[in-house]
Amino acid sequence: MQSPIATERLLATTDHLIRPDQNLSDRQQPWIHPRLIQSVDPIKGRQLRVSQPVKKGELLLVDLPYALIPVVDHPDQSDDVRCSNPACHRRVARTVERVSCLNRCSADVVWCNSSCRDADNLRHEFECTWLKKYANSIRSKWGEYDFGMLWLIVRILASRDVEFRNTPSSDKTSGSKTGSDSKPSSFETGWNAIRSFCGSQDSWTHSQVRHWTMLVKKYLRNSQSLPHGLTSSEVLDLICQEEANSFGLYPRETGAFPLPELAVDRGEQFAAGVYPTAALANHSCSPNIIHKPDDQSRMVFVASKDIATGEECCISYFDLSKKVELKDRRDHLQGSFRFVCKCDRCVSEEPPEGDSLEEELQWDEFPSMDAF
Ligand SMILES: C[S@@+](CC[C@H](N)C(=O)[O-])C[C@H]1O[C@@H](n2cnc3c(N)ncnc32)[C@H](O)[C@@H]1O
Repeated sequence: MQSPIATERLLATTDHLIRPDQNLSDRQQPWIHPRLIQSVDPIKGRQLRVSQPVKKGELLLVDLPYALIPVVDHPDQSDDVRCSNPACHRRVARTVERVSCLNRCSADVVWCNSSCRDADNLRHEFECTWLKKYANSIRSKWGEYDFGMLWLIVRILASRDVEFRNTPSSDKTSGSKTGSDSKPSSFETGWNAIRSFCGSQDSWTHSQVRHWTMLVKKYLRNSQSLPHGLTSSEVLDLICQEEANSFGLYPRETGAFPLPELAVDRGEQFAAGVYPTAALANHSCSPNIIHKPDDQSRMVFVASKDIATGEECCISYFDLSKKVELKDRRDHLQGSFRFVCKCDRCVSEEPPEGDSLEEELQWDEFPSMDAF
């Protein structure tokens, strides 16, 4: 069985797999392994596969967040806040001379230094008034989770705004493409990738639809302080997509399997983000990829097993050491991600059909006599 230290080292020793001309430091484009491809599964939808074998330990993907928010309780006392500048997103410890917004819009918004703040001016301007107006009231009325969901949407819209300003109008529908050393055609980038995310209101209960519709109308309407030009229904769809596709960022990797004898948990969540290419990875309860953010909050995928030609590349959406039994795993995925897990491990652990029918009959109400 793999020890936790061995898995830590797996991520720490992948640098040699990157060719020198693909040096990752300060790279502002995703890096995609040339054998990583996209296809479609009839049950799970889009998926990542390999076109040829990949060895355990190989780096498969380094993806940049389209939008990222910090998730810390007391930003002014935390060492885990990330620089708001998307070109940096490094950890800014409280001992460092971090700078805040001159408008004092939110304590969660910090930059490493004034150069990072200046470089991020255009993007931050989009969210600044909104944060100042609503951050405190949303938090106190609706709680941290709802605030985080709404703020991440605002940051997605801010990135979209910057992208559109930097893209000639004829290119806006096709969006920007990845660099020449990345997969040119099969992987969407930027807003086009976000727009193609899965997720729909059908997976919500009526009360969830009512709740999020109310929040969109109250806080995310197209307005002078949030000029996005989308309808409320389009923003609601975006929230569904965000829910189905966003990543929590933790200091240690997720997805070591089989579970190490001495399982180390992945630590405290410090951010949440959306990643255009990483979001294509489906979940498996016996994944072949481990994932972890690097020091610039880019999402890094590494093969944790040898992967054969055509095999699907899956991550785990949660800490597998916390949920071992089939029912716990499926309940968690259903509750947090709104799908029934159909990974190989879950399917192989499903009770024989007769058993599940018996179980259903115990709980389902018998039809009323009036029906006969
Ligand atoms: C982050 S997206 C992954 C990419 C997605 N398949 C797509 O088409 O864009 C998560 C969604 O993929 C599907 N999915 C992922 N893992 C799955 C699994 N193990 N079993 C069934 N569906 C899965 C679910 O619909 C889920 O909401």
